[in-house]
Parts: sequence; structure tokens; C-alpha cells
Amino acid sequence: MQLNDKIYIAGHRGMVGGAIKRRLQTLGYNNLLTRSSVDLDLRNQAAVDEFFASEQPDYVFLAAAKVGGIYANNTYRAEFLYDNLMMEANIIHAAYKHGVKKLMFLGSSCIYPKMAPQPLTEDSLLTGPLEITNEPYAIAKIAGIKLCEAYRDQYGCNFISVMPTNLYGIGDNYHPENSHVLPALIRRFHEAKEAGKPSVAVWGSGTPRREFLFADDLAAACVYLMLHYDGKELVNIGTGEDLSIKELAETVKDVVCYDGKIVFDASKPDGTPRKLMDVSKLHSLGWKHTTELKEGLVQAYADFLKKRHMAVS
Ligand SMILES: NC(=O)C1=CN([C@@H]2O[C@H](COP(=O)(O)OP(=O)(O)OC[C@H]3O[C@@H](n4cnc5c(N)ncnc54)[C@H](OP(=O)(O)O)[C@@H]3O)[C@@H](O)[C@H]2O)C=CC1
Ligand SMILES: C[C@H]1O[C@H](OP(=O)(O)OP(=O)(O)OC[C@H]2O[C@@H](n3cnc4c(=O)[nH]c(N)nc43)[C@H](O)[C@@H]2O)[C@@H](O)[C@@H](O)C1=O
Repeated sequence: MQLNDKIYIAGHRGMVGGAIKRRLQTLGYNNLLTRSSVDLDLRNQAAVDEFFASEQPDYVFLAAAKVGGIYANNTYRAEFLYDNLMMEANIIHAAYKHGVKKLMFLGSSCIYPKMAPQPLTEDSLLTGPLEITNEPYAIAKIAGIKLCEAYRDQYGCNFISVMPTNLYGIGDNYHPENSHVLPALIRRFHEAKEAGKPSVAVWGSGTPRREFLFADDLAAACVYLMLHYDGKELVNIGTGEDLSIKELAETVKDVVCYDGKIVFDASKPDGTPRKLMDVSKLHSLGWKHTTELKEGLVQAYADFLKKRHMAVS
């Protein structure tokens, strides 16, 4: 990937797309192509084809998707399947049709079977049933992986697939119901502190375990792999360390400086008991994360406060 190559970041306004854009600019890649969903609805095949025909990107980071936490995935099941299938199919086909040199598809750790041996290796894909709460999203992501593989097999396309673990950081989604656990807890502990509430409810039992990677670290991994990896096989991207939801809640409580109690709401789903990624392949390719959870949480909370202040001013 040369500095003057035209690089399309699908989903540049999102947490991951924004981090990839920052990373590319830091490295001197300034021929960047972006469109918001208002200007280009990626579910519209004709619009996507026309966009690729007129813009002719050389590289594509496919970070656009319908994304959310366990409640959103389990509530908007049709949208998570349809929107993600349409976006990925349209972009992957247009990339082939219009001669894109290389495309990176972003999947997710939820593609692996609910009870697969931990840590999750890339070859455990399709070896068992999926977690029900995010099965539509997972099926869409698996289809994206298979599309990239099939276009490589039939047309020789250099399309690679990476599987990020749970992510957080600058520009995260803090929606009270639809967000992922980490941003949800930042917001809930902050609002409880502001309101002087005696306790904060955390969904589920607190026993599931999750791995969290700072989004700017993910972006660095994505650019690194776009530059150095051309294989057909998946690459997991994570930290290789996890913690329980209870431990996460206690850490967020400390970062936000909330002094009330934590209570667990058993009426909410736990989801997958654990999804720790095996990142030995990523490490063997020469990349390792640098931002540890506590440091990333401090940066994420600062970003949350900045955006909140901007929203009310
Ligand atoms: N967040 C996480 O924990 C994880 C995320 N991932 C993957 O990383 C990628 C990015 O996730 P993340 O940044 O968190 O998600 P965000 O929700 O922050 O961003 C999603 C982006 O997709 C765009 N988008 C959604 N629907 C459409 C549409 N119909 N047409 C055009 N653009 C659309 C949005 O554009 P706009 O803002 O213009 O509307 C937005 O910029 C996704 O592929 C996701 O599956 C993988 C693992 C974990
Ligand atoms: C990245 C991955 O992320 C999603 O999977 P998930 O990791 O299960 O999603 P989550 O972050 O929403 O929840 C993790 C855990 O956290 C607990 N939990 C506690 N309190 C809150 C809470 O307030 N909000 C949420 N959302 N969860 C909470 C919750 O009960 C569960 O045990 C996939 O849908 C899919 O998007 C995907 O690929």
C-alpha cells in the first residue's frame, strides 16, 4: 500500500473506522475516501457499484456494519442479519468488479461456537452451535468471511478477514440499551455518580468473561495486516487476556470514581460464557497490543466526558 494509493474506509464515522482513519493519517496516507451512510447507504447495491465505478479505490477497509451489544443483537435480529449481509456483499462484489487491489473485512469474535475450547483458535470456526443472542450478526459475519474466501478462490482477489475481540475507545457508542458492556457501564456509573444514586445495576450474573482491545490498537493492527498479511486464513485480533464482567464493572467503578454499590440484574442475558481469542497467529505475524485495559478505560472515559460536554454546551 503506497502513500498515494486511494484508500476507502467504509464506516469512517464509527469507532473503528475513525481509528483506522487516524492511524492512516498518522502514517502519511492522505488519499482517503469516505462516505457517511446518509450519502451512501451501503445496503443499496446500485449505489455502491456506481460509487466504486466513479471513485476506483485501490484499498478498502470494510469497517461499516450494523453493530451493537447483546440487547441490540437479540432485539433487532432481522436488521443485524440483513443490513450486514447487504453491506458486505455489495462492497466485496464491487471491490472485485472494479479491481480493488486489496480489501480487509472485519468480522468479530462472536463468529466462533458458543462452547468452543478457549482460547478461541481461528480453525474453530463452524465447529459448533453459535450463541443465540447474536446468531444473526454472527451468521452475517461468517458469510462475509466466506465471500472473501470464495472471491479469492474463484477470481484471485486479495481479500483478507480479521476477527477483532470486543472493542472500546474513542467514538464508542454509549446508547443506554444498544451499546456494548464497557461503554454502557461507563455511562451508567457516570450518571449514577452525578445523580448520587446508591447503586448501579450490571446486567446478568457478572460471571461471563470478556476480552477488550482499545480501538486505536485495533486500527494499528488492521493497517499492519493490510501491509503485511495476504493469507486466506482468518487472523484473530485481541489482547489474549480476559476478565469477568464483575471485575470489569469494579474497574469502571474505580475509573469513574463512583462510590456506590454494584448489583446484578439476573433478568438480563449473560450471552457467551467466554470468548478469549488465541492471538498467537497475530503475534507470530509481528504485532502485539500496547494499550492495557485500565489505561484505555481512562482515555475512553475522558472521550465520553468531552462528547457529553459538547452535547450539552
Ligand atoms: N465495537 C466492537 O466491540 C466490535 C466491532 N467489530 C466490527 O468492527 C466494525 C466497526 O464497528 P464499530 O466501529 O464499533 O461500529 P460503529 O457502530 O461505531 O460504526 C459503524 C459504521 O458503519 C456505518 N454504517 C452502518 N450502517 C450503514 C449503512 N447502511 N450504510 C453505510 N454505512 C453504514 C456507520 O456509518 P454512519 O456513522 O455514517 O451512519 C458507522 O460509521 C464492524 O464491522 C464491527 O462488526 C468487531 C468486533 C467488536
Ligand atoms: C463484540 C461482540 O459483542 C457482542 O457480544 P457480547 O460481548 O456478549 O456483548 P456485550 O458487550 O453487550 O455484553 C457482554 C456481557 O456484558 C454483560 N453486561 C452487563 N451489563 C451490561 C450492559 O449494561 N450492557 C451490555 N450490553 N452488556 C452488559 C452482558 O450481560 C453480557 O454478559 C455481540 O453482540 C457482538 O456485537 C460482538 O461481536
